[in-house]
Amino acid sequence: MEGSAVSSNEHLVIAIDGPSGSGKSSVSKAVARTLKAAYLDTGAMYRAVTYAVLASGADLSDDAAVAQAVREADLQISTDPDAELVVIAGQDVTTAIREPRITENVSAVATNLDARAELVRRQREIIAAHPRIVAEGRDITTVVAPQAPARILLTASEEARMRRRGLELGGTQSQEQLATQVLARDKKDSTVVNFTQAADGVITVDSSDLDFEQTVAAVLDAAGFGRED
Ligand SMILES: Nc1ncnc2c1ncn2[C@@H]1O[C@H](COP(=O)(O)OP(=O)(O)O)[C@@H](O)[C@H]1O
Ligand SMILES: Nc1ccn([C@H]2C[C@H](O)[C@@H](COP(=O)(O)OP(=O)(O)O)O2)c(=O)n1
Repeated sequence: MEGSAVSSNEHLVIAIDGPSGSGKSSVSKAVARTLKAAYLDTGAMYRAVTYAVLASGADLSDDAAVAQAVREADLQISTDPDAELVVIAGQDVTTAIREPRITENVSAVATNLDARAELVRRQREIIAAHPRIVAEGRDITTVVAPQAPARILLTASEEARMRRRGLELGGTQSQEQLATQVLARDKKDSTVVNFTQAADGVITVDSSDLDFEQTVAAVLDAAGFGRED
């Protein structure tokens, strides 16, 4: 880790954005483990507050009610890359936030600008509380932590992203279902944040033709922690 672009006493923030299935969560966790850093899954925060909004009975088409439920959400999230834990109002919702009913409704919350402002505020607090952290999502490089010393856009072709999601779900989903879960959600989400083109100073890592280990190495390299051999 010598010769890194990030000096040792600097607040180490690695910001990673990208579309669904590009490998953000799995690759960011591996990068955090390698660097002995914390890990923040901001997508899990959007999923968790969506769980809270649904539990509150708020009408998803009522922007003010959704924003209010998000501001009131009692959310805790683990930043340990080896211990995934998401808690809403004292209840462990780590598994529940991955269910289709959340995936289908999360964009309604993620496209609410007041809800986003609240989550961006909480995400900045979590990032500030950790001396070393890898944070991933859709707007980390541009909105949440635009001053991060390392900013990366992780991309992959539509085919690769749908194939990976399909494998992850054990081959249970048709091409049409995968397209809805991956491509249609990205389309909705990209109405409020741009995660398809790298902003100035953001390095793009295209993982379409890389395997998992190669992608982790490419992200470490882009963050200034390449192996010196
Ligand atoms: N470079 C890669 N090559 C092959 N599979 C990958 C690669 N990166 C990630 N994966 C796999 O693809 C799936 C989706 O990755 P995930 O990290 O959940 O993506 P995201 O968080 O961007 O939606 C996971 O099963 C993961 O192990
Ligand atoms: N910083 C972020 C992170 C996630 N989101 C939104 C976009 C996604 O539809 C949901 C869920 O994100 P998540 O990363 O879990 O999505 P994937 O299922 O990994 O593709 O949250 C966002 O708008 N901004």
